[in-house]
Amino acid sequence: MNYGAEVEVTIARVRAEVSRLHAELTRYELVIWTGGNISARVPGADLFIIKPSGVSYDDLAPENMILCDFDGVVIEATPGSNRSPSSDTAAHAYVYRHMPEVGGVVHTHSTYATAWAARGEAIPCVITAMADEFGGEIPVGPFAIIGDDSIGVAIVETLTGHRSRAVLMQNHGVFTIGADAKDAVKAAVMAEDVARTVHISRQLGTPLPIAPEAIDALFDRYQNVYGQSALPTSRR
Ligand SMILES: O=C(CO)[C@@H](O)[C@H](O)COP(=O)(O)O
Repeated sequence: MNYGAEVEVTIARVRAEVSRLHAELTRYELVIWTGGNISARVPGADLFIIKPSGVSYDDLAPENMILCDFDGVVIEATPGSNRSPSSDTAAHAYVYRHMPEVGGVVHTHSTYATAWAARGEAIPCVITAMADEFGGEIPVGPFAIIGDDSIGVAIVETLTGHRSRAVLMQNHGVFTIGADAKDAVKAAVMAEDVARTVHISRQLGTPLPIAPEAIDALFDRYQNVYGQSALPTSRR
């Protein structure tokens, strides 16, 4: 299969990016062993790149990232196509089909966020970092079976119209979406950070709520003013 020079160059770039970003999941200690996964949309084509299933993070490389269509079907005779794609491929594909603004999807079992998910409780917005990044609580999605598009359906249903780019899938872990894969990785890093802080706050007493107007103002400032104005938030 040849998609033409321009798309082939883009596929190569996305392969390298998805491979490289997996190192961020281990750097921030969001995954252990072969858990978790990242995918990225291929701009300009109905395709995405995702990691192979159950392969050591040390062995992930651009050439073993897997190219899939939006039904989650592996594109034959492309690099990496001899391996099985991530268990969550159908879920990621469902997100790309139904959320055209999403360019990247990340899944982790990061400890504190998954502890909240195991209890089926949304993380309340009680620290400014949450208001900044998520614009409110991090919601909970339902328990969903792994392997088909059930998780994707739940991600889309929970996050559509929600400011949060992270959802805690009940009894499972965290799924995040982003404008691109790096943005989704950032959401996964931040979700774990706030899950830990709010958990510790709960151990110390009762966290104080932030007024909805203040959450709105913080979210607006962080999304539109914070950092270097020449760059979109995902690249700052
Ligand atoms: O929990 C799940 C399945 O949702 C995954 O995180 C696995 O732990 C890793 O699966 P692969 O992406 O390696 O198939």
